[in-house]
Amino acid sequence: MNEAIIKLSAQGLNLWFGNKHVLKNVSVTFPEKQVTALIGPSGCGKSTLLRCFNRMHDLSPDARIEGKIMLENEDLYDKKISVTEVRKRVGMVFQKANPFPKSIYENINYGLKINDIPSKERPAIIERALKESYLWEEVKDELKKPATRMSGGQQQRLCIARTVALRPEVILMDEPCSALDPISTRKVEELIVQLKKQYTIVIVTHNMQQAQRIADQTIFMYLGEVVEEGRTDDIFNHPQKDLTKNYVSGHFG
Ligand SMILES: Nc1ncnc2c1ncn2[C@@H]1O[C@H](COP(=O)(O)OP(=O)(O)OP(=O)(O)O)[C@@H](O)[C@H]1O
Repeated sequence: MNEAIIKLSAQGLNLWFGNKHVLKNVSVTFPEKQVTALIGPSGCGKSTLLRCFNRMHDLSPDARIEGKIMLENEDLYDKKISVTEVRKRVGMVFQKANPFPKSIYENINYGLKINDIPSKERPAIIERALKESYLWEEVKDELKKPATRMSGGQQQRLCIARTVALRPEVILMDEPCSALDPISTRKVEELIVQLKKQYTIVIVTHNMQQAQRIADQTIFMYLGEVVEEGRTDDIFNHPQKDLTKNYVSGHFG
């Protein structure tokens, strides 16, 4: 990770919800075209941190943020960058698949439309996104079928297709497999490993095996602070801090 380009970073990030100090002086880096897992016990601030990276807190009136978030050398909170542009460059996949109540095709087409992609270019982009998400073979003959009739795992891969269709630079994933069975989970994990060839990925997970299977780098958080970050193998097998050791060995959390 040392030689890799740093695609995304937070520097001295603090976040409060009202009086509650939820992120405390967080400084982290995310190497380009690698998967970084955010781990830590419930409530330590993983999702809150993830959401800072595509300005999901902009609409929360009680959230106050200090510090910097840089996408390469651009400040994502600079007033000159619109939220729409940030979210195009930094896509997000949520815990529960959330397809629109429309056809499989329209689920991807919609994002292209609102981002002003010319209609003649869209069919090829939709096909590419479905191929990149390992869904094309399963759905190519039923693109008009309502997305809500797909299996949970397929719906989650459709949400990933919707995100990659816009060619983001970073993909944020908030426990994308927590509602999936083991087979669908494996498919999404394989997909994530493929996607990192093109995208920088940050994933929140409670699943320690998952972090070890797919993440190049792991960040362990506790009570709003980063305790330790490093190569996944080091965090799990040679942690520097007792707190990390106790967490990854299942003593709490
Ligand atoms: N919109 C909000 N308003 C007030 N407090 C919030 C809000 N969102 C999160 N919190 C609080 O911030 C803290 C961090 O929550 P967060 O969801 O980021 O933790 P997490 O590590 O992702 O937890 P989990 O693993 O359970 O999802 C928690 O104490 C939570 O109650």
